[in-house]
Amino acid sequence: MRVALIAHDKKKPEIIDLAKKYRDILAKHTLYATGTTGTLIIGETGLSIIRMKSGPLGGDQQIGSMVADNQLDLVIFLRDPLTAQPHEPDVSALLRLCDVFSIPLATNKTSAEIMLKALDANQISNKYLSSK
Ligand SMILES: O=C(CO)COP(=O)(O)O
Repeated sequence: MRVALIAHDKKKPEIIDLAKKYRDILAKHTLYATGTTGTLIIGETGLSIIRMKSGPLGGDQQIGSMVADNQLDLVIFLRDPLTAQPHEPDVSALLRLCDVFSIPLATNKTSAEIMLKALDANQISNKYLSSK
């Protein structure tokens, strides 16, 4: 499966904890991330991750483009709901595209843990996409 990992700055400690806790599961999949998130996770876990641009510099849009092109199966995006983001339109566009294409999307650590367990149990598929 192809998994995208993204976190806003105040959520980066959470995504690092998540990546450490679920490292063995994540290592079985193809991982993508926005720039800074990817760099931090690679540094902390040694996971192999394909890095896009940093979120505010177009990374969210690159991930959104992958969603639209059926190149992702799961998006974990730990959003900071309490801090205004300069690239809020990009954030909204990515979330919207996940809904347009029925891509599983976790926006907080609890839902992310459920998704990663489902991923490990082979319960995530792109059947919705393939039927379009
Ligand atoms: O801003 C982001 C998501 O909107 C994340 O980008 P970085 O991983 O580059 O910090």
